[in-house]
Amino acid sequence: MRYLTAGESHGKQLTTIVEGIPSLMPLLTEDINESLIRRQGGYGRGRRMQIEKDLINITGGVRHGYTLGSPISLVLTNDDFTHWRNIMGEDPIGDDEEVRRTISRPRPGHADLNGALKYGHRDMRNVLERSSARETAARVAAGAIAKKLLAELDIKITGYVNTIGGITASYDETMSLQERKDMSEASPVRTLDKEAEEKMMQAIDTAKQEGDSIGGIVEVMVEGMPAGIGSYVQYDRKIDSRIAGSVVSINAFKGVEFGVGFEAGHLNGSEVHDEIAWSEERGYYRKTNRLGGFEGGMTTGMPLIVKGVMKPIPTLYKPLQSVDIDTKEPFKASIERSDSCAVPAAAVVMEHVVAWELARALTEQFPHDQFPKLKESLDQYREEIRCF
Ligand SMILES: Cc1cc2nc3c(=O)[nH]c(=O)nc-3n(C[C@H](O)[C@H](O)[C@H](O)COP(=O)(O)O)c2cc1C
Ligand SMILES: C=C(O[C@@H]1CC(C(=O)O)=C[C@@H](OP(=O)(O)O)[C@H]1O)C(=O)O
Repeated sequence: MRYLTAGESHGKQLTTIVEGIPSLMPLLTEDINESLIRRQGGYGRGRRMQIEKDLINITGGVRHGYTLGSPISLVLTNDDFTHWRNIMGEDPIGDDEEVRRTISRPRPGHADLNGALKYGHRDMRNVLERSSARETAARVAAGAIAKKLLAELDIKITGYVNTIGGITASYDETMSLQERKDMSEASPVRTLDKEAEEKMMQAIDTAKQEGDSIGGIVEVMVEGMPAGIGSYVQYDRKIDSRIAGSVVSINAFKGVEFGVGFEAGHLNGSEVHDEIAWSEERGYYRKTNRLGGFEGGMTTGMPLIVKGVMKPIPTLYKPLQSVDIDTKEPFKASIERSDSCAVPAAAVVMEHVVAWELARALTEQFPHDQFPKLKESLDQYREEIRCF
């Protein structure tokens, strides 16, 4: 399975082409739209999200509610394009003052300066248009197909907020995935702790009032992945490594943890490793799940617990010092609009990029052109490992 996305933040549309989804898998437009609508929500977003209404147009690869096995093409229009038609125009640049105005002031923490240096763009709009997290909408669309594949295989996944601006939710670790999903969906900041929710919203308000931004930590939980998915035999087949790469590829994500994560550096082996047990009903299982469901680049069959950290949004109303690339003079720019916190939206993005990696690993391990055959093979494998 692979996918590519194309499109600029204020251009006409985002396009995603997804390849490798087996044929005969049920897939409806609503399956993708549900994910896109969730990604748009969450406390702390800026005015752009009031303009966009992300709804997918499936333009290839699906017929009468089933995948064909051919590439799936997805189109998402940018409603904001109507306001940017001239600036984003395809025609050669004319005399219009507004269209000719370039962006020469790079924001610390964004891709502006590095992208300008790399691609030789003296107008940094040519960088920010593609480096924008608008692209995560296209990735969520691809991830929604992966999520559908997982759901059809009885694998459930959900993402929620653990921390915003230094406020960490406390919740019962034994909560089921369904409980976490229901609670986080009912929360404006997608968290599992009502008390923390209030404080997180206050922290977002304060950051916004001060012209600042805040980041946080999101967590993704997966139930139903069988043991032994991924592999230890080659570095690029290790499933934890693939997940780590895809999480850090989300705009503004700077780190990943599995289970106890970095805390493992402070604990003894006996406090980290999960003892192995077996029962007729469950097959092999771990008495605890401190490693978050990963050992040796493979799943253990326990729930997967992955955390990702998002840095604060770089575009600040209270801007940091930078240098104008035309005049080489220092400046402190003012901006038009930005999110002050996108952590709740990013929880949805992370859920979808993790779903993608899991679906990819499953389709590699059970390679079938037809989805019902993949499902049959996986069910057989589940039975085999239970009795092994
Ligand atoms: C859902 C989401 C929304 C974001 N919104 C903004 C935003 O409004 N303004 C901004 O400057 N950065 C925003 N970002 C972060 C930037 O896209 C990101 O920091 C930038 O692409 C530079 O990449 P890096 O932070 O990974 O180095 C957002 C990120 C995500 C995941
Ligand atoms: C458009 C989205 O996020 C955008 C990500 C983003 C950035 O710099 O990453 C900047 C903002 O865009 P604009 O400058 O148009 O307000 C966000 O709104 C989206 O999530 O769909």
